[in-house]
Amino acid sequence: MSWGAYVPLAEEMPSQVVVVSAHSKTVEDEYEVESVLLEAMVAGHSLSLMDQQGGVEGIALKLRSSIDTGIRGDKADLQRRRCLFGSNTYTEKPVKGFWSFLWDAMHDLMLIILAACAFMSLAVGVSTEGWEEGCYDGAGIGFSIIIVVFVTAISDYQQSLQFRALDKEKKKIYIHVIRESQRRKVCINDLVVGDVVYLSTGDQVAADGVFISGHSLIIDESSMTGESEPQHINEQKPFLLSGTKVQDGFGLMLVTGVGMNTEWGHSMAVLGKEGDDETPLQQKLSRLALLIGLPLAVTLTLAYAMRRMMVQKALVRKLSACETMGSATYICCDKTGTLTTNQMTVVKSWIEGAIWQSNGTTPLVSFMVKQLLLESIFVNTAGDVSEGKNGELAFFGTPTETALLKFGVALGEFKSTRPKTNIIKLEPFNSVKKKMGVLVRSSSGGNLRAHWKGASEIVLGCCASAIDAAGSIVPLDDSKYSELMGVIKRFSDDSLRTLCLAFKDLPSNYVSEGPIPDKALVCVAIVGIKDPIRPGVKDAVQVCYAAGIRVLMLTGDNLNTAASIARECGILTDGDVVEGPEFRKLSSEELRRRIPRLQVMARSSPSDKHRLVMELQAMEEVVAVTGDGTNDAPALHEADVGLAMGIAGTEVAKESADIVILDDNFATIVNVAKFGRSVYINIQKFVQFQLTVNLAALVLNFVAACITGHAPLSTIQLLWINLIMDTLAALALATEPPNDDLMKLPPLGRKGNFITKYMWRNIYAQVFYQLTVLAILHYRGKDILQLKGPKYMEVLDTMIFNSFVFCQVFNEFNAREMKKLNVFRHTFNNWIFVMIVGITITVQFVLVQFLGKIANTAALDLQQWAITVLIGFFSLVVDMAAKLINRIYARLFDPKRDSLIITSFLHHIPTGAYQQV
Ligand SMILES: Nc1ncnc2c1ncn2[C@@H]1O[C@H](COP(=O)(O)OP(=O)(O)OP(=O)(O)O)[C@@H](O)[C@H]1O
Ligand SMILES: [Ca+2]
Repeated sequence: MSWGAYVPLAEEMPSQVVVVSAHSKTVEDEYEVESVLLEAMVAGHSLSLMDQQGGVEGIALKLRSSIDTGIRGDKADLQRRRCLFGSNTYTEKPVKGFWSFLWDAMHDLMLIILAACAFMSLAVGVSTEGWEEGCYDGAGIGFSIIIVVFVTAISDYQQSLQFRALDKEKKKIYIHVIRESQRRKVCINDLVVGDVVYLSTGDQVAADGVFISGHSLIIDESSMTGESEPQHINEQKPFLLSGTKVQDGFGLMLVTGVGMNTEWGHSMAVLGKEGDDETPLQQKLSRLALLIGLPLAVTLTLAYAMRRMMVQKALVRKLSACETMGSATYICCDKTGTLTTNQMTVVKSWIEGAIWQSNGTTPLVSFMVKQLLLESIFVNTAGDVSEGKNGELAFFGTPTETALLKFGVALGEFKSTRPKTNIIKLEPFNSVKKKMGVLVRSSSGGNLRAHWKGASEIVLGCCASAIDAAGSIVPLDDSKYSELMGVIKRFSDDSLRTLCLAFKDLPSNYVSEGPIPDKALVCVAIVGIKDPIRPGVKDAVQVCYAAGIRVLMLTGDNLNTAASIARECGILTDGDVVEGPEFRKLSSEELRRRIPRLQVMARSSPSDKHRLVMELQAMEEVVAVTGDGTNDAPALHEADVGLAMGIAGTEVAKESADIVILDDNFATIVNVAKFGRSVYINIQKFVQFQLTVNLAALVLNFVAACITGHAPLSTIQLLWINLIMDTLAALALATEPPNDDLMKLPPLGRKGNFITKYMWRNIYAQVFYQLTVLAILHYRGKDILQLKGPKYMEVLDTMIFNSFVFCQVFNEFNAREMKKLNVFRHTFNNWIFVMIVGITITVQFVLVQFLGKIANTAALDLQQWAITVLIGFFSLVVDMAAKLINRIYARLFDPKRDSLIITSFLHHIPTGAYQQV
């Protein structure tokens, strides 16, 4: 029944449910059922309530919708529905303001201890020296605390804003609805009560509703009810809950509840879900209070990488995935949609013994075969064609389906085909069976007929005959069979995805019980579908190989098609190709023996993909998996890093993934690996810098205090160096952008040490240099520098302090490159780094020259400044020398030596072991 034709009848109205909107009281604008009642019906799974309302059709009418044509869907209509039944949005938790982050940052144990120190030194200072002179130490410490608290709070606050932005992005999910007889794509937030929604495999059920029609619709309710057994939804069990997922099949649903009026909305209100995810590296390091700035550095680095990755079209759902991706040794990649564009077109076909190419000509086929094909294409499909107001056609469904539909439209009249046939049973496509079938009765009262389509060699294997050049059905004997297998091979060698279409007429006394018959079919056509390779894929694959990351193609497609595309992408070189059925027979040992040579797995099922990932992990590999379909979800979930496609990907795939690739491009995945590596390396850079500062300061003060009873660096100076300079350095080094060289190194895998021998070499060289120079200054400085006057001690200590700080400033440059000599490369690509070095130098200048009382310094003259800066500058030379000596030594003696330097101090932090939180 169409919208316009609907006139509410008074008798139809049940007495207890009349809702009249406050501002529109005309009969026409009324809905005849209350949302409370609909809610109770769905929540209680009450079939009796549903019957009272006249079943799904009755409810649709009362909601001024129709199960055939949907709602009217104009602005006013949508507005009214939202006004009465609510909109499909959820109340969000109130934003945590900056002040609460500030409050949280103050609860750091270390800072509380410092605050106590500040208070005590203030008390002691003031009581012994009076306010004027005695407040500086305490005030200095207090000031340092304030700076650290602010930096921490700002960084946490910014990160929370970023998570909000991500959350918003995550919620941009689109689905198909029928409005005004047209199929339309809308955002799930725009759904209203009364909408008729399409559901297909992998979709999220975005509102509460009731089943209208569909086939083999199976829903995974585990996220809502905790029920792990998938639920079959049909006329007898018609209730669908928001927040659940379509596991298989497809159907139509009438929306009865949206947003906060759904079951999901209620539980959201109770839980107020929040994504608080600390990465394993963070967890490990935060326990390690040795280095104060370290947790901050990790947060900053990850947050920065996350923001930059977003710009490059990768949405990071789990922070830990950044780090892990940096150590990936394998990328298991599905073909369709990742390596290829997923824009499919039928370019070749075999019909009635002839091969047709799509160079403008449509296959000329006999009337009978054409009718058969049209019925097969337009009825045996999960897709749809609809005609817009101006006669333009819109195609819906998976790319494979739409390619076939377009082929069908080119072949002949489509509008008359569908209404004439009556679908009795339908078996939707899935990746395990790799075929789809329907059982139909034509409206002309004919017999039953089964149509099948699917993976060509599988469907052909079910055929007993085929239609020959004369248009007659001939038995599929050995020679005919090998002729058709030859056609499939020819198509797939051209990288085409092949499908076989077949049918079977059933005897007039056939009773439709049990599954749709799929034996002794008649092969009608074989089609070859082109799916062009994405530009840039080949280069990206090469980058992976250069970076020591192996790329495996796991696809549901035919062996030849897969091999041919893999060759074009540069994935298949001289390695092996295996087919799902053969793979399943291999034992674990056999498989592990074969894996190192494996490059392509064809005709794989979801469980094959999953098993391969598990075997790789058992071999200590760090595995990244990419995928778009529901069939990829198990593997995505199992992987160390799961990457789902943002455009072609189903909601189920995205939910199982750690990172969503918004542009579906393989090249973006490689970029993610690059960022992952830079995250890891940036943290290493910071650790190298910080260990140097800490070791040098500690030893300097300790040794000097033991020997002379006088520590050259005062508390405030130590705080400035250890707390503030460190925090700033964390920011400077965390924001180092990745460079292409990162992808020329082998991956870290599971085994790498966090602090490498190169880092220790650099640290030792610097600490040695700094201690030597500062010790000389401390003991012999007075004579060497010919310091005189009553204040010479203060001046000397200030010079030591200033030299020390400048050593760190130059060492911040050293930290940028662990092995290369040129530490200034690309410095100006990172303006934050430059700015922070600038700030550090300025603050140091002000401290020394003007804030002597707080910093316990004496102003230096120009010459003294020059000497101290020069001492700092020499750090660069020392770093270079250490790197050079190392190179010469390595070349002269042992190119493979690797255990000379102590490898772990902070415990080993095995990189790949950071599984998802
Ligand atoms: N709608 C469909 N109906 C019938 N058969 C189909 C349909 N879509 C795909 N096929 C067949 O199933 C095979 C692909 O199966 P599957 O879904 O496992 O792979 P995929 O996810 O599309 O590919 P990849 O794993 O490379 O991303 C195709 O080769 C094709 O022959
Ligand atoms: Ca896929």
